[in-house]
Amino acid sequence: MSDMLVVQDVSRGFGTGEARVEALRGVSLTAAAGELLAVRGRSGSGKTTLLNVVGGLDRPDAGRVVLDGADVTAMDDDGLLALRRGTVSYVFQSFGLVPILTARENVGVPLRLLEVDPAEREERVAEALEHVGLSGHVNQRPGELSGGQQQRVAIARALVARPRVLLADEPTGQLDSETGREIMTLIARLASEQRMTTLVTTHDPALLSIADRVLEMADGHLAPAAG
Ligand SMILES: Nc1ncnc2c1ncn2[C@@H]1O[C@H](COP(=O)(O)OP(=O)(O)OP(=O)(O)O)[C@@H](O)[C@H]1O
Repeated sequence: MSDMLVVQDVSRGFGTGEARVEALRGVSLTAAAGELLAVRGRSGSGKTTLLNVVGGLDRPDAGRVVLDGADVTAMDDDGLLALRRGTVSYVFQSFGLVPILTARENVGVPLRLLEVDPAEREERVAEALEHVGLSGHVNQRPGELSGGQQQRVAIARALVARPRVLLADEPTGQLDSETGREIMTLIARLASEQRMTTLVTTHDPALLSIADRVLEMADGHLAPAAG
């Protein structure tokens, strides 16, 4: 099976002189379609930087990222924009929903950007909200939903454009442990059903058992987690 995601010897640093921080130091990794990888590591070890480089939100100083056969590191800004609208989706710790839009409208945003026609859009939005168990809350705004429900909306929004790769940065960080476990289980189920390659960063040891593989980031280096 060919790899959906290939990260080859990627380095990324910030700042200059004494303030220079090497966030990624020669990181390599491959993941197959449908694989769920968890990345753990202390605060500041480089996890977010890795997700940003993989998703084309940031460019590495050296190395290569290949997603679904396309070299992300060689893309111009238009290519990266298309990548972020189609191939890759993000879920953030802070949900990132638009407060004045309802759940249905929030989930519809990626399809509006892709100029999907309204009838198909409505259908796909309803389906995505149903997948995350929120069919009864489509007209509520984020402020009227619990944290777990807001994260479900964010997951529906991330999946509605049918990405090949899902990047989730501490998706359970603002949730209690029970809700966090539900959200991780949901991500794992959807990743498997939709054969999405999924990279999740988390500090929560209880959540790591759901992943196919656990990797450990330490001081900019990535390695299989011990134990
Ligand atoms: N835009 C930036 N400018 C300067 N330094 C940065 C920037 N982004 C990240 N860094 C530094 O790079 C290192 C890695 O940061 P990163 O956010 O990737 O860590 P992390 O493992 O995701 O941490 P956390 O678990 O706290 O989110 C840190 O030392 C951080 O201060």
